[in-house]
Amino acid sequence: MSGFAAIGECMIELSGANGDQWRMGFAGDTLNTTWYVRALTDPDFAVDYVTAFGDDPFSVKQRTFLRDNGINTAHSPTTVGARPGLYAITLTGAERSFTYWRNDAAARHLADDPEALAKSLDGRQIIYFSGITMGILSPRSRQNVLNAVSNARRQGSRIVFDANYRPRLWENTETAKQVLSNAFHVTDIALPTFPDENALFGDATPADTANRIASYGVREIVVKDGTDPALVVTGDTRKEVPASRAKAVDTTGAGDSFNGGYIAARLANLDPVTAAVHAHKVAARVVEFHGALAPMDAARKAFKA
Ligand SMILES: O=C(O)C(=O)C[C@H](O)[C@H](O)CO
Repeated sequence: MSGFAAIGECMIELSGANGDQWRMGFAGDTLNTTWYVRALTDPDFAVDYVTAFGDDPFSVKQRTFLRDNGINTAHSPTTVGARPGLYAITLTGAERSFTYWRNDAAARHLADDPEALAKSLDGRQIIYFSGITMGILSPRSRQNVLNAVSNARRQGSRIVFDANYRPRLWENTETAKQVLSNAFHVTDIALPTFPDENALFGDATPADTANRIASYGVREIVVKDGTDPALVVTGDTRKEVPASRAKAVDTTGAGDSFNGGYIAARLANLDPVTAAVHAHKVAARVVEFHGALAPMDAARKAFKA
């Protein structure tokens, strides 16, 4: 088992608005985590982003962007006539909110072909996916992802999941709850965010979130909570790990970069609490940049600091 693969949607990102001038980049929760895993692991360690592409000029740029940054795309299909989704970041102070144009995005086809998906995940040490990955898919494709992930898990892959609840992606809250709890049931490391879990499941505290996810059989759980401490739970051990200070300009990608830092630290055999300390450092640096993807160098320096 070796390498990392994440499954999800890479969108066009509009960030850093200066009046009507915007900066175009690429981002998406699972891609953001992939970016930081790439930044923080050895260049020989294979890092793949498993998605589906269109064939317009922006889709071609997406593939080039990933390749130029050391991220491969395994057996991700290309759908003729499809194109990427797009989102724009609006800031209130440093707090971000998003506007999306993604209903017909190419990524919605990422699990149409179960064999290609299985091949993309084959032999990976770590597989990462999120509630956004599940939210954008049809019921049949959601099942294809769950099957692929649980098969890979049986072969020895470790599964990392962040529910990243985005209400707009779901037909109703009951479906979201059902699909996300099914995903937690095949998870080895859960990296949820407390306000998301509170919004969907009504957990009153991060400890409630950890208890609920532990009841699905997950043995390693880190409940993030913005600038409040993260709760790290492994078996019977619980520890709060305070966030690092930042001069935040845009909070987009904070949780995703935490996840990337955490995964990279665990791959380097650091224990969960130490991994959360490093993850916080990465997230604190990332929010000092506009957009979800901070320069890889900046993430590396923060991780080592
Ligand atoms: O909200 C989404 O679907 C995104 O992927 C956009 C952002 O990059 C992501 O939410 C940041 O966590």
